Amino acid sequence: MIHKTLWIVYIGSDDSCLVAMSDIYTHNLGYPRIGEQRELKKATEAYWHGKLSREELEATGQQLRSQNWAKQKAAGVDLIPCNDFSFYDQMLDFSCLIGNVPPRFGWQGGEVDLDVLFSMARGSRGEGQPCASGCSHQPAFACEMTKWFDTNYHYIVPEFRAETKFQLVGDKVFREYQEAVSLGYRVKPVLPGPVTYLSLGKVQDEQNPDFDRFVLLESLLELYEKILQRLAALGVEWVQIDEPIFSLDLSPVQRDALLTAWQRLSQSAPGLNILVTSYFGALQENLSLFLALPVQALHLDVVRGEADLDETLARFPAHKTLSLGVVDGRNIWKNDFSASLTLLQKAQAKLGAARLWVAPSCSLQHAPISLALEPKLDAELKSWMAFADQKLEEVVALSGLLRGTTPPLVLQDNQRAILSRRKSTRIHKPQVKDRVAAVQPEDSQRQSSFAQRRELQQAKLKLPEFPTTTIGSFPQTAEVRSMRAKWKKGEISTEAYEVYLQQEIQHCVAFQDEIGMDMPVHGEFERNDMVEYFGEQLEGFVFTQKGWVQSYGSRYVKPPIIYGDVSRPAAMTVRWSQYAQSLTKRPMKGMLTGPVTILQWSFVRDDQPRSETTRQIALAIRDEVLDLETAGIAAIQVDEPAIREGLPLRQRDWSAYLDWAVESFRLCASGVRDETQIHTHMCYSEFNDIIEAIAAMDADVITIETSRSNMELLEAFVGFKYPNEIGPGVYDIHSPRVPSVEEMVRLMRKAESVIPRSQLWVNPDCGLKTRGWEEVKSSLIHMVQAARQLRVAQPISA
Ligand SMILES: CN1c2c(nc(N)[nH]c2=O)NC[C@@H]1CNc1ccc(C(=O)N[C@@H](CCC(=O)N[C@@H](CCC(=O)N[C@@H](CCC(=O)O)C(=O)O)C(=O)O)C(=O)O)cc1
Ligand SMILES: N[C@@H](CCS)C(=O)O
Ligand SMILES: [Zn+2]
Repeated sequence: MIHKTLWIVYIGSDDSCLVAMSDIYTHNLGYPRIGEQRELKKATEAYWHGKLSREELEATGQQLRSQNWAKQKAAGVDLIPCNDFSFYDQMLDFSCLIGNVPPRFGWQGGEVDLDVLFSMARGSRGEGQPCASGCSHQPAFACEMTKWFDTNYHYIVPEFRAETKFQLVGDKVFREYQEAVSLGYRVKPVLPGPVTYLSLGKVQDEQNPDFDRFVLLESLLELYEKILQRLAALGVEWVQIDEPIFSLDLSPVQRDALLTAWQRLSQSAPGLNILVTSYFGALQENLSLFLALPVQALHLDVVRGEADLDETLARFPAHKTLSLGVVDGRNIWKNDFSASLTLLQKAQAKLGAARLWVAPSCSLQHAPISLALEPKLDAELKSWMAFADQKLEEVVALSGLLRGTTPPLVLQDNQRAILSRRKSTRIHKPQVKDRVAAVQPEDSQRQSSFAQRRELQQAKLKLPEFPTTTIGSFPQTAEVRSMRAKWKKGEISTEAYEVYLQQEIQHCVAFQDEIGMDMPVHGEFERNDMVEYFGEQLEGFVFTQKGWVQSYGSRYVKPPIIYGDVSRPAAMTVRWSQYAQSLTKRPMKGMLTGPVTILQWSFVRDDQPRSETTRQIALAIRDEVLDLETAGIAAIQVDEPAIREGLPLRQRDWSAYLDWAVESFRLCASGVRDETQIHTHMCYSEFNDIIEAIAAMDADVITIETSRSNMELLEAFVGFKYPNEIGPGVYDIHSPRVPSVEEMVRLMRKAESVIPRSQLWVNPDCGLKTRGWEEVKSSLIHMVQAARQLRVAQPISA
């Protein structure tokens, strides 16, 4: 570990008088909050289940924050983030800080209670005692949740309406700052930027559906002023305000808003230094605007936005500090110090050392915590990697190398590891590369048109109108997870584990038969995760034991790491689907994860184009699809929930991505006979902008998430006249709430008013793995009843 002395002097006992005597060389934008042993998940879920008190939950939060600050300080980071901790999501925290709570949650003013915050995230069944802020715990559907840019993290979407009034009702950011200072840390509070906050929110106003949310900018800025003034009064030295929307295509309204906002905020709290960050992509035409922001420091992600560096240096305003994000916060590969030093030296030559900070490219919340937690990881592969803690060491080492305080040996060691990976024979497999090279256009083409396939599929499957199905997973109960954990630890035999899985499948299939689910599934009990499970069985992948990353709220994923050429040594799912099919006469749907999603939710190779890796995965999945068909599975779902998330942030890059993404899906799905029905599934997606590509995937059936948005997401399919079959989700699986029959009928009637009933399926929004059996049973019984009512209802002409 590399240390640099940090001189901090306290003047008096007043914590507003923390004075830093040294320059800042390194900083961090955000640290994973989940805890090395997933303490945050365990505590939050225990609290939700009434097994942990509020005080105990708060204490866990406090411990995690203090451990995280301690680790960052020990790594030698000069300026450490605070308010990057959250019990659920940082955007939701901000909504609660400023009292932006939708009326349906019954919040009566005052500080937004943590229970109200959790209700906003998870929906409320209307149970429980009224809480401190007077919230009545009335039944309320959850706020929407969506992808944070092109990551696998999901944020809670702020809602805006004409009547929205912002008020500074919370004090989390102030409390966490004071907490850190009282523990002796030099921290900078982190907040979402005003224009990012407005832009990533959504108008939810039945009376004023066309309400322009930017009307709220003025009052939002007043609130930011108050926040900044209060931070200044507390003695805050630096505040970090994240405006990642700079990496998107900006509308004129957003540009104006950014100008207005930053001109105003830069003057609001004299003495407070503001760092505005942008990350996740190059700024390109937004760079001038970014460089013109009248703040003290700007952060650029030069991992994804290296193209901006020369122009930035040529035009960087005097007296401003530049933070360069050279260490990739979104991947797990060791930083190439030589390449990073080239960028840093260029910047130092132009700006001087005092105006240059070294940082990760973005918050490290997207990276697993530490390689130290991975004793079983292959030593050679491990020597090529860096997780969050190692990334901070890299940041500090790079800064030291730049300034001559780190021994050159550190650079040599780093270069040895980079070279070892580059030259390794474990990465390249000629037969995999040859197979990809031999792919022909006809390999991505079904034999006949959808209309012809449909007839054959109808004859084979004999499904009623409004066929019912689910998305694949059924509850991953504590028992299922515990049996898998025991099996992995060798505490139970493979035979015992598999007998157990068979029992779960039997129970699941019997339930679906009993309620009359038209196309059952086996329940995915054998899977830890829809990506990790496949990665575990494919060559070219490696796994961590503790490499968890927050996906949303208390739900985490352990992304597999793709280090080499990908191939499938043996069938992966066939025996489970075949077994499930043996239990029912109804057509069992086989369940696979698609190539783009496997790519998108893994840590990927950075030594070849993503398209190349995806094609390799597509061929492996194609073999599985064909094996399922041979085993008698008549409908196969290839999930591609991440296809939208993989879309480049800039529209100009979309068509190149969509070409290879769609082609990869088709490559894995097109080998089957016409009568085999191919399904795909997507959730968390805005479909409007990619509807043509979705149609080009040519899946026979697509199931999508639509319930939380009240079928709004279906609009894209309507406008485009989507030709194939669609299952718009009627059951929000992110909420414990059981939807009523009437509600589901209403949603489907809405769908039927715009899409012919002959094209419609009835299904939940997504898999049921996060739900409990009790709610799932009631909800699915309601869903099947809803389908029955729809079948006898007077058709609506679409
Ligand atoms: C559909 N989604 C997914 C995304 N990304 C993925 N990679 N996978 C997805 O499914 N992105 C978008 C959405 C996000 N949604 C979700 C939904 C649900 C989860 C989730 O449930 N995550 C689980 C972890 C899943 C897992 O890997 N489980 C393992 C390990 C279980 C475990 O904790 N074991 C314990 C021991 C238990 C015992 O002894 O009793 C342990 O290891 O300590 C498994 O099942 O084997 C979660 O718990 O958060 C994620 C994203
Ligand atoms: N088949 C998966 C898809 C999730 S996006 C599931 O049901 O969990
Ligand atoms: Zn899904």
